[in-house]
Amino acid sequence: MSGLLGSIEGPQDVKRLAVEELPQLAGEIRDVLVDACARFGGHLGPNLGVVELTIALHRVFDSPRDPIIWDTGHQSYVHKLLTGRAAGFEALKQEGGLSGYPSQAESEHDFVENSHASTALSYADGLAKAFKLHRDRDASGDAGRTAVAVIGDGALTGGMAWEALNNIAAIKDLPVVIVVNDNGRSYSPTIGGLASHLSSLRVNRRYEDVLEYVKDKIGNVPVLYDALHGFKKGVKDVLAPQVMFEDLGLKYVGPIDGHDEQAMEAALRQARDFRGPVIVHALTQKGRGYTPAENHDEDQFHSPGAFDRATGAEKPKGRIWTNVFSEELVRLGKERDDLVAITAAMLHPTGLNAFAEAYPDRIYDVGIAEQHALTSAAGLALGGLHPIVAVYATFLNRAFDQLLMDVALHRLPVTVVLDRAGVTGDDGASHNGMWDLSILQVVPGLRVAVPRDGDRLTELLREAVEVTDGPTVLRFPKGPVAEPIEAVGKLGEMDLLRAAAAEPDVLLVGVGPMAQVCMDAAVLLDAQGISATVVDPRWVKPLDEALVLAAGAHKLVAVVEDNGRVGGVGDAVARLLRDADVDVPVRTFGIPQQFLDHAKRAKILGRIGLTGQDLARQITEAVARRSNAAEPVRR
Ligand SMILES: Cc1ncc(C[n+]2csc(CCOP(=O)(O)OP(=O)(O)O)c2C)c(N)n1
Ligand SMILES: CC(=O)[C@@H](O)[C@H](O)COP(=O)(O)O
Ligand SMILES: [Mg+2]
Repeated sequence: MSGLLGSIEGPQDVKRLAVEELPQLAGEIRDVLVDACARFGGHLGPNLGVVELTIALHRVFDSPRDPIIWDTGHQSYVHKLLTGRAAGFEALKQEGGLSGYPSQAESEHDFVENSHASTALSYADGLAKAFKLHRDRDASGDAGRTAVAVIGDGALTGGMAWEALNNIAAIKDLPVVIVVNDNGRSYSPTIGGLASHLSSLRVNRRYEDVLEYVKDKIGNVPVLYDALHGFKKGVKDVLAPQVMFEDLGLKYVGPIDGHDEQAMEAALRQARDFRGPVIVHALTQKGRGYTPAENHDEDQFHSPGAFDRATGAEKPKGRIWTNVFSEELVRLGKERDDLVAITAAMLHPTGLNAFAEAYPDRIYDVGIAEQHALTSAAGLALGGLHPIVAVYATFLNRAFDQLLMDVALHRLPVTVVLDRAGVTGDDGASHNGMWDLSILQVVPGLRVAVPRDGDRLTELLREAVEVTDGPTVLRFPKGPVAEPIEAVGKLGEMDLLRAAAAEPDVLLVGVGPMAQVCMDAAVLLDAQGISATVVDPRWVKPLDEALVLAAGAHKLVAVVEDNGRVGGVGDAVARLLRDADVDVPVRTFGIPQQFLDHAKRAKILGRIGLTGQDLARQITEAVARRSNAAEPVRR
């Protein structure tokens, strides 16, 4: 790496630069960001927006003594460049390369690897309480460490952030600095009363009383009244955030131009030296410095795939699962005016944008607030509607209790659509949708469907919205939609995809897109003289009782799912057969219950054995073990 960036091994080198050199450093950083994201895809927009802010942070604070916590972590590329990892951008988000999120294994400067939003302030609260305890016990008078959290305006719409603020504001000498990176957007413009009034939220009652008093005195002299109203609006716009946060007991500094590095440094120094909880409100621009990102009308290059650097044109993704869901929901919306939809700040990525365009009064963007989304959906259902809540599978974890106790307990007709289910890959461990089929097993009255291809997604979505006595869940993976596999018959309500030869050996239960893996394995097993039946349950909860009969006619059952193995569909099948006293061994194939390092989805599926070849090999070995065990011991 040449230029100033090439001389930076860590924050001490950033501090040593002269102020006049900083614009050049910022320019070099933007070049690396655009190049790396053009090659590999990545969170270009968010990172272009925090270049000056991150430089200022590392010149004012002393990372890692003063930990910097990046909420969601997708905007930590600049932080990585300034902490000695510039070379890593040659393999950004690639297997074995630099993670797209903070990584403790990569650097002592990285603390939080979880990409789930709205957590940074809680980490900062805990860290600051620890620093305060050490500081208060230390007689040396050392000012101690400061916890720094950087949170976006989108992440600030998450409830956890306000739980943390409520706690942080209660301790006047808590050594914490919160930088609100306000670019006015999540993917799309950040919504909600809070977000839209972040720059003019609530005005102090006393101020309103004074205005009322003055208005009474001047009566209805129009020109004076208009002037007063203009004055009120102007003051409200400037004072409101300060009033809001200071009403909470937090010192407020801002709003600051987040692209004016020296102004940011001054504000951060003021905050650091305050020695108590401080909010620094930085106004930034997502995609700053790369015209195609700045002008991008959908999400300002929030997380593009690889693109042409010169034009910003993304490489075509082809038809993905999300497209099938998006189109079918629009058709359903025309047939059913009781269908409404909810997004948690991800209108486009979940495909709800088409429904929103078609039915603008039937879409609700609740911000990054999945818990609220589920319970608000319960309210909509109690109000006689049928809500569709579309979230990424991994983010459902956050709203499990709401699904269980606010929706299922009341047997409400809510349909949850989980996109990015299964291995997502290059967004790292916290983005894989590998827990939903396990945690959903324990929800009474909830039904779960897993389509194997686009046609089944259409069918199952239609069946789901017809259910009126409880919640339904549909889940499908990231990326290109699977080629259709037509059934050759039925086993109960399940689709029979392949009938075994007369003497069937193995029953392969393919969950969703894993049906193709089973079909591939069945062909390879034939060559080993092992005949396999392949069935797609379609609805995996509750399981179809026909599975009991089918299993009893085979020597081995193998269940294959793109979910964690523990407590998934495979375990549910084993329990079903055990309860029915069907003595046929069940092998479960899925994602190992581990946090998986980032890599492309296909690479990870290959690494964990979810391929036809691996499945065939493992089943052949299992059949061989059983036949050896059954052979009489030769004397
Ligand atoms: C709990 C949760 N829900 C949804 C997401 C998906 N997501 C990733 S970044 C993002 C927008 C974040 O907006 P903001 O905090 O303003 O950061 P910016 O990208 O604007 O810098 C969302 C919704 C997430 N990471 N976590
Ligand atoms: C950080 C975050 O949660 C999202 O931006 C996510 O990285 C996007 O994932 P997709 O690219 O699969 O939409
Ligand atoms: Mg934002």
